[in-house]
Amino acid sequence: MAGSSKPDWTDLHARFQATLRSRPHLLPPHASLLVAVSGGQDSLCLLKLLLDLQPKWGWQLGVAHCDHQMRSDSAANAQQVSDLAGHWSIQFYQKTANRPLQGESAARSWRYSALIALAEIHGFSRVVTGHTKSDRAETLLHNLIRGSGLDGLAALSWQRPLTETVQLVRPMLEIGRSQTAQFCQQFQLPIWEDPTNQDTRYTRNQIRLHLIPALETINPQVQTHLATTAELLQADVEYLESLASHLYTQVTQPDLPKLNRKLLTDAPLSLQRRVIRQFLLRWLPHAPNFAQVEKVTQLIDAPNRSQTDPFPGGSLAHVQHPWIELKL
Ligand SMILES: Nc1ncnc2c1ncn2[C@@H]1O[C@H](COP(=O)(O)OP(=O)(O)OP(=O)(O)O)[C@@H](O)[C@H]1O
Repeated sequence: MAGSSKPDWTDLHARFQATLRSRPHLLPPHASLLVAVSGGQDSLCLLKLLLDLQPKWGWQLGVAHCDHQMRSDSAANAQQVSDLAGHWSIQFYQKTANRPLQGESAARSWRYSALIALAEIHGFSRVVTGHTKSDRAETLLHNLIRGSGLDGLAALSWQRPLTETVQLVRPMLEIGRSQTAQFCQQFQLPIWEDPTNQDTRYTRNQIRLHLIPALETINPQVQTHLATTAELLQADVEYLESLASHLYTQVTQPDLPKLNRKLLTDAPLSLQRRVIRQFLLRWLPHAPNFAQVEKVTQLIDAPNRSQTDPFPGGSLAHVQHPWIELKL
């Protein structure tokens, strides 16, 4: 409307606000938000949405960019994000890896520790990422293919603690990638195209470029359905984990690497596995895999003095009835 200062909200602004209102713990008014911006379409869309809504919600905003030093254009990419933050008068923070990181997984774990460090140093209570409904659908499929079980299918939660004081928040899980692309085009946002996104040597890219389009020929709504499935499973996983945590406290003794199998024997297999997993996570130096959890679960009904093969690092579990003990 000419002469009016009222913002001209698009559908996406309205939709994003509807999400925030229905999930009031995500980004409450006046929260301090460190927005993780890669320079790609999703995080640029996120940043613009937050900037436009900032006067109304009173957030304190900062932008964080992590340069993994993995691509020849990474410094230019970082510079473009820095320029945009400057243009919008938002405080910009950057972390640069000391040397090029090897592989996606190393890059991700370095990035999260960099984001945590920035949030803690500069007093932000939330790190906000641009994960979308499309990422959620792809993560579910990726984990399904890897065989990671129910917990992996409950892909990408809305919020999870990174430390005692910093939360990771993903407020765009109801927005699809085609919508963020359209939004960036509408507002002429300078998207940095990551050339590795087209590289089909990465499973993730194969899923995005080949598998999802193939599934969409069967059902055009597949991304939404997969994301909804992840959402439903999330609640189921939370419920099962809370039951397992309660049982865990009943069958273990604080600070002793043993659990009472007599108290586990009548529990449903699903809870037995979860308790054993929590137990191994507590005591082993590395997260246990499915086979290792299964081996210990089988000890619940095994003859006295049965034992597992050694785990990496040399420890093993054995039965000293009524206990399953870890020899560390
Ligand atoms: N280099 C970066 N600097 C800052 N934030 C980033 C960077 N790369 C990714 N992010 C943040 O993470 C979000 C997800 O990015 P992407 O899907 O590429 O990562 P991913 O490795 O699959 O992440 P995750 O393991 O968290 O799913 C982006 O929308 C952005 O908010």
